[in-house]
Amino acid sequence: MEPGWLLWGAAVLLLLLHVLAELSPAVGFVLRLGWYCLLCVLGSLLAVPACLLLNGGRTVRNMRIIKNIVKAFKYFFGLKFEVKGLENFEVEGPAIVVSNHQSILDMMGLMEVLPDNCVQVGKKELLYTGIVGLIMYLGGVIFINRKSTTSAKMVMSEVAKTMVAENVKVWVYPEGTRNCTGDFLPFKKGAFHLAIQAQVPVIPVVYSSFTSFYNPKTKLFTSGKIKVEILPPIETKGLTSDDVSDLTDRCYHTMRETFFVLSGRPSPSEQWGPDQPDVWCGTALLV
Ligand SMILES: CCCCCCCC/C=C\CCCCCCCC(=O)SCCNC(=O)CCNC(=O)[C@H](O)C(C)(C)COP(=O)(O)OP(=O)(O)OC[C@H]1O[C@@H](n2cnc3c(N)ncnc32)[C@H](O)[C@@H]1OP(=O)(O)O
Ligand SMILES: CCCCCCCCCCCCCC(=O)OC[C@@H](O)COP(=O)(O)O
Repeated sequence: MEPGWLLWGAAVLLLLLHVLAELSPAVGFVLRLGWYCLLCVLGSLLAVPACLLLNGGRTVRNMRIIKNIVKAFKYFFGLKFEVKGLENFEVEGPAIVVSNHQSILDMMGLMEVLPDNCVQVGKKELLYTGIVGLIMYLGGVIFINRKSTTSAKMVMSEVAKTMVAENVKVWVYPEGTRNCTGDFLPFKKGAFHLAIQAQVPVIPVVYSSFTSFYNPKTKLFTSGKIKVEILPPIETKGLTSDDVSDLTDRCYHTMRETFFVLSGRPSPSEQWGPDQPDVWCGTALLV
């Protein structure tokens, strides 16, 4: 077939998909999310050779390459980020970054602000997403088995040692799973054990609620603005394992308050997590 016809075919297909997306929100949602996954695959196809050629293998230096590619994704979805407090990342040496986790789209928000020398903790299932898993591996993502607390704790303890030796920051989603309910889930304690074991500061990062432009339940996915705030580091020097719960509580409350301010919503009565946790995405791999 002639290239001219192929181009025409592609243009007509795109137009058709666009019309379909406009007519049905559900179709639009699936198409946009599919397009996001495709972008991740295409981005990885570009990033894998670049990482291997420039850095030779699994290293946090690859995160720079990944970050620069992913930062272009937002333009395809009409997403805008408004970032405050980037200077709070400028701490000497390693740290634990904790942030709220609403969706797989968070990966864009993550790369928008990611400091140098910072790797994330992710569920091991992500390794099985083909080339996307490979790029995460090459970027230095630490994979944990959430189904086994013992093995997850062992991996995290090892990380406490290496992050200091290798001067890297570690980004953890302390809710432990995606949560698009417009509130926080209770925080798991791994990140805070890690910070105290390594005696490094915790830097909280908060993303405003996605619910106004993204909601998998109602099949909503439009353009939108996300406010991001990097809060001042919380020191852990001198704290012991007895202080883990207090540190967890403190971060939870500060971040939750900031979340409601950034989302322009009044804070519901102070409580530990939502009344009825509604974790719509607990078991699926991606959506
Ligand atoms: C170029 C284009 C490319 C496109 C493609 C993109 C590529 C982009 C590249 C890169 C981006 C990568 C993005 C990745 C994003 C991934 C996100 C996720 O996958 S989020 C899910 C996984 N993450 C977590 O789950 C962490 C948070 N979880 C924890 O920290 C937990 O605490 C965990 C897993 C360690 C344990 O889980 P428990 O469910 O058993 O939770 P508990 O209740 O906290 O722990 C049980 C008991 O153990 C103690 N414990 C926990 N950790 C401990 C420790 N280290 N030492 C001692 N005790 C500990 C606790 O204190 C608790 O005990 P007491 O209840 O207090 O008595
Ligand atoms: C099979 C080929 C398709 C691959 C396309 C995958 C593209 C999406 C990659 C985005 C990475 C974002 C990582 C992420 O956000 O993972 C979800 C986990 O944090 C939490 O998992 P869960 O809510 O507990 O299931």
